[in-house]
Amino acid sequence: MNPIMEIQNISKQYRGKKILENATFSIYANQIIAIVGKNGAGKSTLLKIIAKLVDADSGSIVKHRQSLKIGYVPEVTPSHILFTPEEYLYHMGRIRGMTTKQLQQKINELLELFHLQEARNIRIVNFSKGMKQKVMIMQAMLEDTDLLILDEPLSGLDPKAQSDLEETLSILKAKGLSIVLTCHEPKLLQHLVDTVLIIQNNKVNQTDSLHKSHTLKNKLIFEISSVNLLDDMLPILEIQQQHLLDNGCYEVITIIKAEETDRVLLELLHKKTSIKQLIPINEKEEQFYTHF
Ligand SMILES: Nc1ncnc2c1ncn2[C@@H]1O[C@H](COP(=O)(O)OP(=O)(O)OP(=O)(O)O)[C@@H](O)[C@H]1O
Repeated sequence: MNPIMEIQNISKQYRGKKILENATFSIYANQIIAIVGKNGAGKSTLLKIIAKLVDADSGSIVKHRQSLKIGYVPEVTPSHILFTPEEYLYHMGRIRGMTTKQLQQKINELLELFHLQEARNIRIVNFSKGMKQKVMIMQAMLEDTDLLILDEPLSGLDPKAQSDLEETLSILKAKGLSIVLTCHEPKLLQHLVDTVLIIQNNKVNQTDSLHKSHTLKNKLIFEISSVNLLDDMLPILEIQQQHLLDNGCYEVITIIKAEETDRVLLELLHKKTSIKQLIPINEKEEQFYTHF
């Protein structure tokens, strides 16, 4: 996997107060990174340093592509924009030196990508919060952006708008963009992100690898005549619960590694168990919840 940017030993203080200490991580192509942490942990500060809006006190940021284009969307969405999205994006593009021709094509592409064609002539002031958030992301993507930096993109959105935006972000990732975002409620991101960085005590720690296949597990629920029959399988079964049913059998809830699943199922069938449910779970989700 190719890093597009490396953040190396970034430290930052505000008025003598340590905010970030030796933050080091890489951003890869096609990767969505979530930065999580308590209020005031330094999430926005780290985003602004990556976006080059704030200077770090020490450390460096290495871009692996000379022409790497970064789009930044701040946490606060302006709410009283009297322009339509088309007018707003046109003006924002002109300020950045884009030509009318470039903008016409790009704005059409973006309106389609974000499913806002029908709202193209409606004033932004009348949009829902989710639609306004989309317009802010669109303006960050006017130039062919490689890396999108989003500060709390899901905050204040209702569940429908959140899942709509999550879907759009997955499409952007599929189109090749990398996204770094912050989030207060990591649960919201469980289906979206590849990597979670947690800021705790000024340190940035990675809690998940990019190799998802190693983190997958399954929850398996089955019925067996006697739990003693499972003795030889205990090294590969993580038994969470077992209880006696009215029919004299035991219902057992276990967690197993994805790569062991076929072997476990085969052995259980030989022991005449009745398989009730096999549910894929992702360790990444468990990691999210244990930190908050
Ligand atoms: N320009 C600034 N000058 C002085 N202190 C600042 C400045 N910007 C941020 N801080 C302080 O740095 C700390 C980290 O702020 P930051 O906004 O990065 O945290 P955060 O994790 O994004 O918080 P939240 O989740 O509440 O948005 C806070 O104590 C904040 O008050």
